[in-house]
Amino acid sequence: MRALVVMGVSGSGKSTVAQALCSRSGATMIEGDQFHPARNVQKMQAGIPLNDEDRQGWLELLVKAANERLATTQHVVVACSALKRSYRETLQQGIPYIGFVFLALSEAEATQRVTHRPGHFMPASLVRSQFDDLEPPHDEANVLTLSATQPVTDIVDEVMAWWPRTLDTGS
Ligand SMILES: Nc1ncnc2c1ncn2[C@@H]1O[C@H](COP(=O)(O)OP(=O)(O)OP(=O)(O)O)[C@@H](O)[C@H]1O
Ligand SMILES: O=C(O)[C@H](O)[C@@H](O)[C@H](O)[C@H](O)CO
Repeated sequence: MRALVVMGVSGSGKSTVAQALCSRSGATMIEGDQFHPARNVQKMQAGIPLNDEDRQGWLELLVKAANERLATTQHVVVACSALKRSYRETLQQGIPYIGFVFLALSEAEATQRVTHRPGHFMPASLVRSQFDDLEPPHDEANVLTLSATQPVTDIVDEVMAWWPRTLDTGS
């Protein structure tokens, strides 16, 4: 599979794990946070959760960015919350040969991390709403679910052991 989406709630470690995966695999990183329109960031900063409409345009930008990168690079890793099944379907329909790594952790753990993370626009008060929106990807194809509280190197080891990167089948 040529594209891997590292997904989960805020604080689950998407950016950290996606970066480490790119270092290990040579894949190109796409940081979902950087594709939010300014109004989405302003909303989150103001403590207002994004809704489906806010996220739709953002997901379309991510699809476009992933396809642009895949024209010149073999593999991409996208850090994107992809909380709902419909969001994952949008990504799946737009990006060929895609898989998902779901970083699972409790609300208390996510809140703890977001509270102590410096210099980020996401307030800890929004973590609850992230869990309200989260539809864990049970029974969906091409998903690896991992505990987000393991050391990052262990997470990357597990992803690398699972990730089929075959070129000819695109799987
Ligand atoms: N496996 C881990 N063990 C311990 N701390 C971690 C781990 N993964 C990430 N962290 C820490 O948790 C915090 C959140 O990580 P990160 O910013 O990567 O999460 P995120 O899912 O990308 O969040 P957001 O969606 O809000 O951008 C950071 O301070 C990071 O250093
Ligand atoms: O779908 C969402 O609600 C957003 O993508 C959030 O998850 C934030 O972007 C991220 O968590 C903050 O960095």
